[in-house]
Amino acid sequence: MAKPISIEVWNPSGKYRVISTKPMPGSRWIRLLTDQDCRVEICTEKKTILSVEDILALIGDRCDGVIGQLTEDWGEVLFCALKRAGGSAFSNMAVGYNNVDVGAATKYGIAVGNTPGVLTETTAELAASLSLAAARRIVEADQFMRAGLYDGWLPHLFVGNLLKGQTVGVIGAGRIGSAYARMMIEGFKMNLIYYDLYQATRLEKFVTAYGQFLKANGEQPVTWKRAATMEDVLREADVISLHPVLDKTTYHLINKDSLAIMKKEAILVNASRGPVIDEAALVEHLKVNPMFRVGLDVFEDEPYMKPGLADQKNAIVVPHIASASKWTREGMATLAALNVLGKIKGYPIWANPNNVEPFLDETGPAPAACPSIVNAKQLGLTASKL
Ligand SMILES: NC(=O)c1ccc[n+]([C@@H]2O[C@H](COP(=O)([O-])OP(=O)(O)OC[C@H]3O[C@@H](n4cnc5c(N)ncnc54)[C@H](O)[C@@H]3O)[C@@H](O)[C@H]2O)c1
Ligand SMILES: O=C(O)[C@H](O)CO
Repeated sequence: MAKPISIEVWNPSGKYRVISTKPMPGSRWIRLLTDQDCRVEICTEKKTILSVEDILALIGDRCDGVIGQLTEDWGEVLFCALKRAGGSAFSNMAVGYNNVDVGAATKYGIAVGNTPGVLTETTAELAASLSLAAARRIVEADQFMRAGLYDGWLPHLFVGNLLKGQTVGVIGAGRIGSAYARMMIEGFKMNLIYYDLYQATRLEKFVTAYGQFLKANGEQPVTWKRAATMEDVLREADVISLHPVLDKTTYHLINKDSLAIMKKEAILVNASRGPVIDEAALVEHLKVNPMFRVGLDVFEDEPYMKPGLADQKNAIVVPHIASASKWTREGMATLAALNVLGKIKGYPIWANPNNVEPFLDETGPAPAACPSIVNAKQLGLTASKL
């Protein structure tokens, strides 16, 4: 018999049964659900990553909607079980949804929500932090101090890269990639080269205007270039940050061959998804190119790192914390809960998932809409006129 799963229950007499596979930050998301007649069950199991069997046990015989996490495998088995239990809504508490088989959800008529926008700046700030930490060798220097090795200033001690006037390369100039680019350009006066399937018009206009501002103030203007190929970015940029979605076009986008065309002293940052980089090839590259540095928030086989990565001084590694600011994580929980609530209540789909601010305003009621449903079109769900 399956082991019982520990849960915390809010509003036990609520009409709609909504499950969250993890406790989530803040309490507004719980209030938004319980105020609308939902019984909220939060899984409090100590295990970090729930298995499909664990989630099946949580769904049980009756469940209207589930808020899940990017570590879970949301495929045919779970969507079939959710449908059988009378459910119609699922939301990842994440913008990325490569852990979700959207086709399977659609087949069972289940809406799939995600949480765009609220994590854009927070994630970009972490990518910028990794870029700076790598450029100025901050983690190595910190370890050196703590080891008691500092015995006085030296001309060669932890010499790194000056960012000003260098070129920042962005692969995937969507919401987060563009926010990161703006930070590096405005903050450090770097020039931009980017590669995306689509033109990042707003970003281009920003760099042009900022360049004109600098020129008018007697400074060297910053410039931008949209690269025809990703390889052009890899060849030209001094700092490269990866921000595409993970799909079959971006799996191992950075591999042995692409690493080989990057500058020997380049900095590579990844706060998108681990499998965008062939991590074993990266470890080999780091070993033979000591001045090449990486800042990684995500890993190919999370929570594990490929053998040898942790031994590399030229790698900075953090545990998938790019969206980890209080405001963002509470906002992600709110958006995920409202996606599920909105579908259960039959609300329309918010017309602009890039502008989710009205859902995050704690002073007023949340709009009666689902903030972001990725398979809305396939399910024929109507858009909000709000
Ligand atoms: N590390 C974290 O904690 C964290 C936090 C938030 C988001 N993410 C990841 O970042 C991703 C991007 O988020 P976003 O909100 O900026 O999404 P977005 O959709 O706004 O941007 C993704 C961009 O990637 C581009 N793209 C797609 N395929 C490409 C390809 N083959 N080559 C180049 N560009 C390509 C798209 O055109 C789009 O502009 C998410 O899907 C998620 O996986 C990670
Ligand atoms: O996709 C996402 O949202 C992140 O990986 C977690 O914030």
